[in-house]
Amino acid sequence: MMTDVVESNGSLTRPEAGRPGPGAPGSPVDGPSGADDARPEAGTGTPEPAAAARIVEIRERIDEIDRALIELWQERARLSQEVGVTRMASGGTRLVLSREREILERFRAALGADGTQLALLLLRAGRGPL
Ligand SMILES: C=C(O[C@@H]1C=C(C(=O)O)C=C[C@H]1O)C(=O)O
Repeated sequence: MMTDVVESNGSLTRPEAGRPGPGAPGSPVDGPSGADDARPEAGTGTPEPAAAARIVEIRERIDEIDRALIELWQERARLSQEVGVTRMASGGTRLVLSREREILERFRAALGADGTQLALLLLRAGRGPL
């Protein structure tokens, strides 16, 4: 479970005071040599070269997935905003709570409690400022 705190500017901070951050040289979460190291295992969190190579490979796919998620997130928000504008311009409501409940239930059924939280964030992104 992630315990990082999200600041209002969206960046992450560690709640434990007086401890080095995750990227700090000497931090146990980044190893004793820090991230700016030319060895293949640098920054992977393991000293074992074969494991490090596999981690680097997996991270390439993770980065692709993250890029796709960000694009889909932004597309969904644009579409949701367009629905809201279209509906209001035609005399309708900005939101339809029965539809939002369906979406919340879809995400909860697929992903559990985290799915509910994710769906709440998705719905918020589509609303823009209320
Ligand atoms: C996009 C719509 O409008 C609003 C936004 C929703 C969403 O982001 O999924 C769902 C319901 C509405 O409150 C819609 O009605 O489909």
